[in-house]
Amino acid sequence: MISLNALKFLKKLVVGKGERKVSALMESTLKEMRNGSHDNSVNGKFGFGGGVEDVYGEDRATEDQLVTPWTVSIASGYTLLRDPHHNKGLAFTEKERDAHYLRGLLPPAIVSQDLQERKLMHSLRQYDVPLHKYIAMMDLQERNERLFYKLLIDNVEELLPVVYTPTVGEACQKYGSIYRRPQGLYISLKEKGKILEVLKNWPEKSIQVIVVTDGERILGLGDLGCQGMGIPVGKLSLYTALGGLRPSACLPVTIDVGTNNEQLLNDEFYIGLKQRRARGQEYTELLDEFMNAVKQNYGEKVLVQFEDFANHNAFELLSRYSSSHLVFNDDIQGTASVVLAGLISALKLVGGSLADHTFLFLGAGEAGTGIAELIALKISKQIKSPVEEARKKIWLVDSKGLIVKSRLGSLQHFKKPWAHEHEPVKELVDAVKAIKPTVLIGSSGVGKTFTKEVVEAMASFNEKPLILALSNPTSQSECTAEEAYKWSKGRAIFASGSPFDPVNYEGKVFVPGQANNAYIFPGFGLGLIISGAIRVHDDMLLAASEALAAQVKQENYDKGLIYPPFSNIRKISAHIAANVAAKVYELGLASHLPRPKNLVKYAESCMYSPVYRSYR
Ligand SMILES: O=C([O-])CC(=O)C(=O)O
Ligand SMILES: [Mg+2]
Repeated sequence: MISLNALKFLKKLVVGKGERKVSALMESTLKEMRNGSHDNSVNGKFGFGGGVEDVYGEDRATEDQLVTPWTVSIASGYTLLRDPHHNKGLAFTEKERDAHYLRGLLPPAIVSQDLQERKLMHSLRQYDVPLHKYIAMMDLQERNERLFYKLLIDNVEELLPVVYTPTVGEACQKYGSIYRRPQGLYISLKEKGKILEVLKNWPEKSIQVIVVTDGERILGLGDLGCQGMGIPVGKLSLYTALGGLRPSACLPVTIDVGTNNEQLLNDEFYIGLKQRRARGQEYTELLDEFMNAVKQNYGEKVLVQFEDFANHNAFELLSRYSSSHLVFNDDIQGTASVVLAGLISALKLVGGSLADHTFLFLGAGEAGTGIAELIALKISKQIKSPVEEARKKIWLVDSKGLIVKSRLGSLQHFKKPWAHEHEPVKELVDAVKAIKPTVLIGSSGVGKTFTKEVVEAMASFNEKPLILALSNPTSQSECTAEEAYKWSKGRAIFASGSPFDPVNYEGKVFVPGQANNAYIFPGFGLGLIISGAIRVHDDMLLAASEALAAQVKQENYDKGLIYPPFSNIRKISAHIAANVAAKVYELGLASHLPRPKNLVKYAESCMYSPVYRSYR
């Protein structure tokens, strides 16, 4: 059997410098490899590996790629500088400049990746407007992918708010105006009947994670239609930076079935279909075709993460595909897992067990009911009683008031389990006074709803009220960190979905935590992928929560934090991945056998590194 290196050498000989078709000789060799012992892990373990590569190799020239229906282009010279996957800018060495026809195309200076990083961080810090920083980062991603990830990984606390929440929200609102190049696949109603072909147009073939949205509920900003693309792009950047998945294994997808956002429909710069949203059968058929095409094209181990769908579709899609595909809804399950981790960790500060607490939610959509359900599952396991019993400690308020038995007839199905016996209560503040929760969680997507009166009420019967303002972006946060500390006279334990700066209250500095699913999904996905999971199970979410909570250190608690800092996120993700993978193996849902002994070490060894490679 011919080795892969020999094959790459052959390919160089055959294909040469230009843009040519892959030869029949190579086709047959590849066929032989596919039928023989070759395991498709071209770059080592599941394609994560590292080392010295020739410019044609790395994680692009997989055998799959060589049999695409279109021409394989090989980068060299000017094309190499224009290829973001391989471009190193001024970091190309003298030898590389000679070997790859770069002489004269670059100024003479040769700089290290570290110096490039310092220069870029310096120029990013000159921008005052967050959206300008976002655009600069997107430009970098389009120009030099490894440098983009190096910046993001090394400066995660500074750059997360730039490429992700909250700035990504504004980017989506203005996506039509700032659109430069496609960063993911757009699948609209026009592609109905052709989705498999559309998937084949994407240049990367070994996809491991897809993040898909239909743009109907982008953060707490509502229906942004096709411009929701910023969300899958941002989430997948985090999959790589925080969870260590290869960028080429990540596919952002936006399903465009129209938008009901009048402003966008009347906006000449809008990039999506100018029609109202398709519903019912037309919608279902498109999603069905997409999910089937995904399985057909990438196999059953590709993870599909649903993101920012409106409630009605989010629950429906998750239940429809969870028994046939590897699917995960970040807003229902990822948010639930991160909040549960925060609660487990907060017990060290507030005392008692989960079952000793009373929970009140404002918001009974995907996030609210998802979190409530996972808390109930955890409590039911702890007190060894049915989940129905555990639910009694959890109360939800929606736009019509407290969810109570007398409303059962008119409630959507996902709210029904939370209808407890109680007289009707309309306002949140009255619900707080009546239920006397120890934990208040905001997940309604509506900002400024935790008023002074609400926070004061929480502080009147709790020594340390636990207040989580989860809605995103910052404009939709139920209250600010400063308000929570001020109105509770410095007693609240506070975390929020979007980041807030530390607050100085009467001489003491309080550091708010960020209860954002970004802590969970990258490590969770990594755990599924390294174990070759074929289905997601709720126990895996619990495993992720426990792993995250275990990463909070005394020095974090001392500052009032219930989450570890993001600066350690890669290590945290490895622990989450290991705990999730362990559960996948335990449940018999793993397809990568045998189980590695040390799963943390294994997860770490699988992670993508953004350090430049040497090109022969
Ligand atoms: O994107 C985020 O920051 C968290 C999230 O999933 C959402 O708010 O929908
Ligand atoms: Mg989301």
